[in-house]
Amino acid sequence: MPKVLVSDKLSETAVRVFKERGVDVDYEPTLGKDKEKLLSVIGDYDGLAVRSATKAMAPVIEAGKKLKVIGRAGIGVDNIDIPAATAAGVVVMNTPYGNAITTAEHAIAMMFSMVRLIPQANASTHQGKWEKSAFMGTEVYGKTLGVIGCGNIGSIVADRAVGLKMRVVAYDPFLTEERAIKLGVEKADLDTLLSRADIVTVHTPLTDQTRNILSRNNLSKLKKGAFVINCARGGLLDEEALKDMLDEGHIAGAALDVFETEPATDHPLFGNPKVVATPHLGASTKEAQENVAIQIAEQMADYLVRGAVSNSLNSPSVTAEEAPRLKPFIALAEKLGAFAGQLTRTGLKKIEVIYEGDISELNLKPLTASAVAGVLKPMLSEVNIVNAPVIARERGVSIAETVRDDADAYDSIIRLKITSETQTRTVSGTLFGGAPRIVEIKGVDMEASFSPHMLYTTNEDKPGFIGALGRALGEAGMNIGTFNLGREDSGGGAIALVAVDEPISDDLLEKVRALPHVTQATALAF
Ligand SMILES: NC(=O)C1=CN([C@@H]2O[C@H](COP(=O)(O)OP(=O)(O)OC[C@H]3O[C@@H](n4cnc5c(N)ncnc54)[C@H](O)[C@@H]3O)[C@@H](O)[C@H]2O)C=CC1
Ligand SMILES: O=C(O)C(=O)COP(=O)(O)O
Repeated sequence: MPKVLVSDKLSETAVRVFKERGVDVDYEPTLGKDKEKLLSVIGDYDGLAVRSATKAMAPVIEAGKKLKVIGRAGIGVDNIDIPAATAAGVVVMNTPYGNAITTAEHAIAMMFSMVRLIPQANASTHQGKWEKSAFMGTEVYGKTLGVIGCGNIGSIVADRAVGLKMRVVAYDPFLTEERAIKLGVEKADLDTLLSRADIVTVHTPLTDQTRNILSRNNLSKLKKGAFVINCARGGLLDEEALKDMLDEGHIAGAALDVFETEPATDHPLFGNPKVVATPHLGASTKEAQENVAIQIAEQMADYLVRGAVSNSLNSPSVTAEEAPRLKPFIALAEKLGAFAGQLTRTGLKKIEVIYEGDISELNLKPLTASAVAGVLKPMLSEVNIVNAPVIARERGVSIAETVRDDADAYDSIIRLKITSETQTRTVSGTLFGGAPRIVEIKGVDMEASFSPHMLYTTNEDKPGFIGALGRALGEAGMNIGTFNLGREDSGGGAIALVAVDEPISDDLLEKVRALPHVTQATALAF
């Protein structure tokens, strides 16, 4: 049974969902904060479920020798090293919608708290002071809200702001004009947004492109007296510049849910009467936490138990319905790849996967990735469906996918065409009774199933070869399971694919190579 570690404070409903779906689970909601402990235990787990407190960076991924999936019960994945996970073949998934409404509501709550000074007034009133004139606020009606990043959360914030009769200007390179019109927002470039906004709210992910998007320079482009909200990520905003501009009075107030360093227990902005702060509470409602915990547990269990992939940031999607249909084809693609990979000795240049017949209706991305993984596996140790396309690309191997509707004699065929520095090789296969079967090698028809140990030979089609090969195997005490032959023309090139019961020794291979008419002999393992 696969085993998952929950290392952050997810709703405990996740534990029930994992168990119901056949996954063993250790619930250790504070373990993720202890880096050393996490490193020492992660090797036991197939999956790691986190929120934002656990830093699933390269050392953790490297120590997770059995790790297959990291699940983020939430949206932001800046606490997960996705390139390192991809390189290690670990699927990374998140729950892109589960806490979006809650986070947008927090941004709106922060906006009102900030412009009406509610936390400050609350503290003062609880102290028995009645400072009615100390807390003069600002009305949002008719004001302009600048939304930087108008994706799931930004769109919900915009929608709520439109409901409050605010004008909304949005900057997002991926926001289409149609979507902007539908949302009732005006699309603008960043400079225009900054010059027009009374209140700016940022909702982009933290990436190399967005880091410091609210830089000192950009903050200085705001109108005097503007307000700033950050409920997305620390690091999007220059905190030092914000402090200076609050002190100078250029910025009237700020509402911050997130900080460059978290947990933030000591910060130059703490105690500033113009700042409203919360400890990364954007996603913290009962509803959102139930949503994301259930969803991530379902997704991770579906992957670990059934091979379904959803909401992955580094692997092609496979629905739970597709997974069982794809499974035998994934095995076929990988075995064909393994066959070709074991025969490719010189620089690999291109892998082309051709799908013919009914199979072309299926989700082909995972099949192509499996074929590529199969090809690369004999050359590299840790390669799988997740990292294979990236590894191939890094090594300058191009990947092509071709689809043809008709498939000659078979309902579905996968043809693999491998181009190396010296030659192009093809191998094709189909499913027979659900099991992978080779039907063509180098243009020669063949009928062979895969076995753990196989001998592949090419030879000139001359009398006596089959007997000589059988004798050589017999003399080595090698039991033959199946013996499959194919040839181009009588007397031309021929192929033998022999399933044997044990691994083929180098010694035996040399003997086979020395037989008359043999042009090549290779031991294959599947
Ligand atoms: N405070 C909290 O507790 C929470 C914070 N978040 C943060 O909110 C972020 C956004 O979440 P979603 O809206 O769900 O993500 P999303 O992916 O739906 O939207 C992000 C938007 O930002 C845009 N974007 C990317 N680069 C940009 C750039 N350079 N300039 C302008 N726009 C850019 C994208 O085109 C996209 O539309 C998350 O990545 C996460 O960091 C999310 C949930 C809770
Ligand atoms: O989903 C996100 O991106 C969040 O920032 C929420 O973080 P949390 O799960 O509350 O640690």
